[in-house]
Amino acid sequence: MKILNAKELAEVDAFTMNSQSLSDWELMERASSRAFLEILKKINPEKDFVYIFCGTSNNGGDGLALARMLNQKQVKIRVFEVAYSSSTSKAYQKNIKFLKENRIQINTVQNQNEIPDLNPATCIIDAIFGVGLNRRMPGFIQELVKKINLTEAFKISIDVPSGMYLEQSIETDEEFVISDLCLTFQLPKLPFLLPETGHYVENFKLIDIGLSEEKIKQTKTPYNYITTSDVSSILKKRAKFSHKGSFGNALLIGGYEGMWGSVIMTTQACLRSGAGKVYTHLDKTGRLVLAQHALESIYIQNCPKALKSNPNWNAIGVGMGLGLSNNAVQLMEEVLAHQPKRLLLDADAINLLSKQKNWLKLLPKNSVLTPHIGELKRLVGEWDNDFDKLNKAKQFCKTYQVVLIIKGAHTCICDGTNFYFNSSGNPGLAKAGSGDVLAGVITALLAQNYKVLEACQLGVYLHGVAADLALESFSEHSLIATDVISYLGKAFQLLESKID
Ligand SMILES: NC(=O)C1=CN([C@@H]2O[C@H](COP(=O)(O)OP(=O)(O)OC[C@H]3O[C@@H](n4cnc5c(N)ncnc54)[C@H](OP(=O)(O)O)[C@@H]3O)[C@@H](O)[C@H]2O)[C@@H](O)CC1
Ligand SMILES: Nc1ncnc2c1ncn2[C@@H]1O[C@H](COP(=O)(O)OP(=O)(O)O)[C@@H](O)[C@H]1O
Ligand SMILES: [K+]
Repeated sequence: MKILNAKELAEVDAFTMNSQSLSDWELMERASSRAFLEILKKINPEKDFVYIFCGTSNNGGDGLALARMLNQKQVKIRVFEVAYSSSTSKAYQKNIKFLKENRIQINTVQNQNEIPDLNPATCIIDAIFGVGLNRRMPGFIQELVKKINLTEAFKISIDVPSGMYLEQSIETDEEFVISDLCLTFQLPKLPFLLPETGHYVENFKLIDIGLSEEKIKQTKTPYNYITTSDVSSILKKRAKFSHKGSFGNALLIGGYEGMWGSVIMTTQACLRSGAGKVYTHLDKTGRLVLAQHALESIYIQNCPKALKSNPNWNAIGVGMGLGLSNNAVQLMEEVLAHQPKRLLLDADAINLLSKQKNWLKLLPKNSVLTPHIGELKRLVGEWDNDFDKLNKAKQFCKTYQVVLIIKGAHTCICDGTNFYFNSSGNPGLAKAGSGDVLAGVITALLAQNYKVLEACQLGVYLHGVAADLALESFSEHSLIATDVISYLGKAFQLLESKID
């Protein structure tokens, strides 16, 4: 699924109206009536008192249409025109006319003194600015938003929380609506997926308004959102006459300094993700634990020898609980000298790279690095804001010709040109060990010869889906990494059921 900016969305809207012979009011009516159905699920039409704040452009037009629909349902409402401009859109004017015909009072707010008492409201609909905000909101709207945020009312933002920009960060002294629910039209918006702003839009719902799929497909954007339909086409059926040699040899290296568990979980996840043969090198003190927890894997005692004697590892995953000792440094040197076809670097492998930046040039092309935010900082340096972070990540990928998987909620994959944000997963994953599992899933997919970017998208998505499915038995509090491994099978089943 694509993530578009305001200009691209306006082009898609225009194309849709043209190709479906719709006026802008009709498209707005479609959008508002679908948002209305969602609002009805959240309010008590008999009891709630709904305040609707409408800007003077199309987002405000949506708000006015919602006011009419709520009024028709006999919901108690108050409508406020937040008059930031005297020029209004045509669809907006038509909706104003309808409200007047229905004798619905429209209150105007155009300065700080006109901000109403919000205490009576039990629900507030925020339709002040949508995707079109392109500069700081006027001072009186900042004050209004501040007040909205202070109320106990349930807050629903239409399309975008007012005050949030699609492609730039918000200054610390700027306000934006912190809503309980954001009903966003058709496609997700970039700030919802970035931690600084996304933290305030935890609950967004995509409302399908029938925008032209053809036009969306044609629109070029670096930003993408990974959904089931994007990845189900990537997963390959296992051929009837295939054998273990068809699915690659994966070598996993880590598990020192008492951190055997790390690489053993990677091993289990790799075994559960389809690799033909999984070999594991860890500190020899952990070999019996490996044997107990991953009977199907093959223990490699002498890693340098294994690297030298076999030039044909299909994929190598290194770093999970590797530590930063001299031994770890030596192992990394051996791996880099081996120049594996497919290489994934996680955890301490990334920390070692950050210490020895001259190694970056030695990384085989298309190596996959899976840093969490702390590890990313060590690699690319500090950033000013999330947009700067994306730029730095992109530059890093371009310079070293690698793929970065920036882990967290809505994990982001960057290949130096495009970004892919994950839609699956939950905060139950925010525990040590989850990343080791992800490394195992992706290394298995790399070993099976999936294209690097496809292996990353598929792996990240499956890992999140497994965690989501695991919530049927566990809670976000109780979920642990090994539970995620045990649900990988169900996650694969879900995608396998979609292969034609
Ligand atoms: N047919 C459609 O397209 C559909 C659209 N839909 C809805 O419309 C929304 C997009 O509509 P929109 O483009 O009118 O943008 P919106 O955010 O309402 O207003 C921004 C306007 O304000 C202005 N402006 C910007 N910043 C400002 C500032 N700080 N202070 C003062 N003014 C400022 C800026 O104009 P400018 O002054 O820059 O010329 C711009 O005109 C979308 O989010 C969705 O809710 C749906 O109904 C589906 C069908
Ligand atoms: N709040 C969250 N929502 C969804 N996924 C999360 C969240 N927090 C962490 N994750 C996922 O959990 C994993 C954590 O990896 P990492 O921090 O490297 O842990 P470790 O290396 O200790 O196993 C990543 O895949 C990340 O995307
Ligand atoms: K809004």
